[in-house]
Amino acid sequence: MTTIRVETEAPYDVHVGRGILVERLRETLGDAQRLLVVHQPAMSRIADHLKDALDVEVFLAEVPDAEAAKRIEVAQFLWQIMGQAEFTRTDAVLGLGGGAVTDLAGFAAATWLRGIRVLQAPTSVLGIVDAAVGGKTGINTEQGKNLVGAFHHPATVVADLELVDSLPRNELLTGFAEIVKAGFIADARILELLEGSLEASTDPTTPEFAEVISRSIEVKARVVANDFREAGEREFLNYGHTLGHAIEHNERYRWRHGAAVSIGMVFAAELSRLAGRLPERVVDRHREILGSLELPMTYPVGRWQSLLGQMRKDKKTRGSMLRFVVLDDVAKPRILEGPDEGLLFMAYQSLAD
Ligand SMILES: NC(=O)c1ccc[n+]([C@@H]2O[C@H](COP(=O)([O-])OP(=O)(O)OC[C@H]3O[C@@H](n4cnc5c(N)ncnc54)[C@H](O)[C@@H]3O)[C@@H](O)[C@H]2O)c1
Ligand SMILES: O=C(O)C(=O)C[C@@H](O)[C@H](O)[C@H](O)COP(=O)(O)O
Ligand SMILES: [Zn+2]
Repeated sequence: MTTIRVETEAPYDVHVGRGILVERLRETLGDAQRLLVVHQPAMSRIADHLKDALDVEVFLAEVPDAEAAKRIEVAQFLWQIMGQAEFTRTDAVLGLGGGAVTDLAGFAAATWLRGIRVLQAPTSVLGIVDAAVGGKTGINTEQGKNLVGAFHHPATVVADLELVDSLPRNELLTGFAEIVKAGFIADARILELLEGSLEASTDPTTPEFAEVISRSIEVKARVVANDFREAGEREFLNYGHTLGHAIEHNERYRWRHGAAVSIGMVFAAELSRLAGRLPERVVDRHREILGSLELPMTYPVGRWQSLLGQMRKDKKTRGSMLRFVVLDDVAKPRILEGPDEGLLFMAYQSLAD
């Protein structure tokens, strides 16, 4: 088992290993009497097992799959269960599933009684390396992605790789978009591993996979420890997300987050190049790595105006000034403020298929 400590004002551990779920949850639950297990349909067998395996009263909440879970109606369903079961401030919530569930469970915990503990058990690659770590929780609204939420530290993160065995290959690969992001913004070794041994790096049984996972968690842990509430460097974790979130909204949340972020990173890299910051070879490197992971990198030109409108709702926007995470080089992220609309459109045109 590997353990990575997240040194925030309320420090916690991220455990990654096989067969570790029950023991690690027990360790963290302490004096909790009740636990709400929020899970995706794919995790119903494991959720059932937790009912017998844990020494607390377990309430199960199966929620709709993927982004359909990140809605106010589903949060309300969770509040209702906690209200009926009289959850107190010593009780806890567990997010068991991909990033959509860890975001929702975290949000329910952050808002119930103004904040009870959340334990996160991510079961997708994306959830393990990114969503379950760092305490950003939230849901979507009609107007956009993650527009409502709270910062709320998890009490622990337990990534049991036995649960990841059932993750379909295409879901595993979309999770790699956030690993590539961690590589480009902070850790060139991740990119080298993907370039040098893609097959091994994406095979959950290998040391290469273990290394890209733990390096990505370490990037996230370092950044959120320095800037939990996103007053500065945490914005760099949003590389590729300004356009990515707009695409997710445009696709009515039927796309996977990682797929949209992949296109968003190519856009951000092209914007960095056009702004005179990033050498062309680093932009090419984006396309080579994301292409090798079978991630999308193109989008229809005709959608520009609606995407631009959507990007204005991004949380990095200040007043009417759009702000983008760009790169000066690998591991040298910067914020580009208020770029000219012509420049943005040129970057977008390079995504045409
Ligand atoms: N809070 C954060 O910091 C943060 C960071 C990155 C992403 N996110 C959010 O995370 C979400 C994306 O996460 P995701 O890609 O995990 O999507 P997801 O939660 O929708 O999971 C993707 C699919 O994989 C299935 N799945 C998950 N684990 C499985 C398993 N072990 N076996 C079989 N099927 C399994 C799910 O049921 C779903 O169908 C987005 O909503 C995104 O906004 C949040
Ligand atoms: O943890 C962060 O900070 C991130 O930006 C990580 C992103 O990968 C993640 O998708 C996050 O949910 C985006 O947050 P948002 O603030 O842009 O909604
Ligand atoms: Zn993301």
